Amino acid sequence: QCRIWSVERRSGQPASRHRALPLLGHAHLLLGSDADRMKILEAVGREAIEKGGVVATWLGRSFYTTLRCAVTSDAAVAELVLRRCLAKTAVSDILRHLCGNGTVSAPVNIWRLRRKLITPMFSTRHLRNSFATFARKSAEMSERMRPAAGNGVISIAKYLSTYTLESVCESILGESNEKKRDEFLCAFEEYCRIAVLRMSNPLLAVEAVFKLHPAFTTYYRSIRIMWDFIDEIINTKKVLGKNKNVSASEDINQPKSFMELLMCASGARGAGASGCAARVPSTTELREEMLVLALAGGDTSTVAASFACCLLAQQPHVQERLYNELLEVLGERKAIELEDLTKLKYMEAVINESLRLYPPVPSILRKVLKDITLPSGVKLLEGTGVCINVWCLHRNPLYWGPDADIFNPDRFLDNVKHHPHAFIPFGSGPRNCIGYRYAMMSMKTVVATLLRSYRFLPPPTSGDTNEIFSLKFDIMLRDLEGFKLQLESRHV
Ligand code: HEM
Repeated sequence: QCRIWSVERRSGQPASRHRALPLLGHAHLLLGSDADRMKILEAVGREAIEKGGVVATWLGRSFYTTLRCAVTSDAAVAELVLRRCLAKTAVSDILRHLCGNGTVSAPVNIWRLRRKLITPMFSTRHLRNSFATFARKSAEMSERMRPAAGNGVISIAKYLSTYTLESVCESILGESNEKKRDEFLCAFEEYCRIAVLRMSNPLLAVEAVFKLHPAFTTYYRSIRIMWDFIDEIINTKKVLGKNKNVSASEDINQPKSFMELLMCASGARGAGASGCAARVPSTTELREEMLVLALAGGDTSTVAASFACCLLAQQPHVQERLYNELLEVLGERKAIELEDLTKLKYMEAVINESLRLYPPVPSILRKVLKDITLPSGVKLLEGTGVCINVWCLHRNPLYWGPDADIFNPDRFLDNVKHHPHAFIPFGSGPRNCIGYRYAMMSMKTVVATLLRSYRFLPPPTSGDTNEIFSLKFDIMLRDLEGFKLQLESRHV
């Protein structure tokens, strides 16, 4: 214990008042249910606000080292850490079983190359192609939802998850074979379920212990299914690429999935003209990056759009104002066009406010590789993990005022300047979310398409709680109740 306290004295970080157990430290607090984990995230984040921005915790120790973790809800600290600390913590090692050295989990030296490789895929020109997929898939989903309108409570997340994953499969992987896709999606869900178990339980992170767990075989089987699925697409596209003799100018206008864009760097189709990365990615690199994008891009957007729809159901005046904006921009049209998206200013504010109050990634973890002294004099020592508590940062009254917990999209319309790092749902700095424009486009398109045809209503009140959501935190923030609402057709 002495060593731990001396580290705290050296770093100047106040220790968390939450109980630390011998050897385990504060790690035992993470072992409860997903709902308990959310409560702890909030409690420690609020404690950090009270204690000046940073609070010290530790998550176990061995003979040699103590796993220190500084928790912060401060915008200036977040800015510094996200700019200076690009390494991930041991938690992302679990992701490496699936994604290997893919962008999201790679060590810093490999990450730089990988980030460069996938950056061109998120150019404005390529995002236009993705928009076509979003518009078509959201219109299809809206039609599929028709029988649910006026028929009681539904889980909006179930529909949105199909929309998001179908869009990801088509625009990112370029695969529209429904049967194969469903198998991939089942394996994907299995993997996520077990990965969360492993991330939240330090014992299960140890391979030798996990081998004894009943989920061991399913875990590796689902990884295998996903790898085979992606490898088959890669091989098919490689063969097609060799057989196709298209000119570069024809190629430019053809919508391509991200997978094809990455592959066309192989030279078969004029890399320069199509704007692809100049380096030839190997099959392993291709597979890893495709899995990263499916993993990082699927669930996050589903969760974010689900929170936004449920908040609209709870706030009829916001919903009607948004609907009126849609009528103003779209007129008689029901289908959304790309040019509409920039005109939907209130839509942007609603989605931002929803992301502020309910950030799908409520904490960002980084590791300090070289001591950092904060302006307050507090030190982040080499080897310390840093948990940027996005949940509490987004609700910190210092930046958002005394009504920080209230849903008010006008905050993002007023010309009031907020600290640029007080709102970071997509992270920030060199390792921020590469897909944020893709995600915003996807969410705006689907919310606009649904709202054009339906009115969202809250579920009949259950219990006496004032809370809209029962929150849980697994790998992401979610509603325990499954994002329930009711739909009513708009007869227009
Ligand atoms: C609402 C939806 C989304 C949210 C809230 C979100 C949030 C985030 C956050 C907070 C990070 C940074 C993590 C860190 O700093 O350690 C991140 C990273 C990342 N995101 Fe997203 N994301 C979303 C959608 C997407 C989409 C649609 C894609 C791709 C199609 C994507 C791809 C990535 C990738 C590849 C990274 C890793 C970047 C790197 O390490 O360089 N995300 N995301």
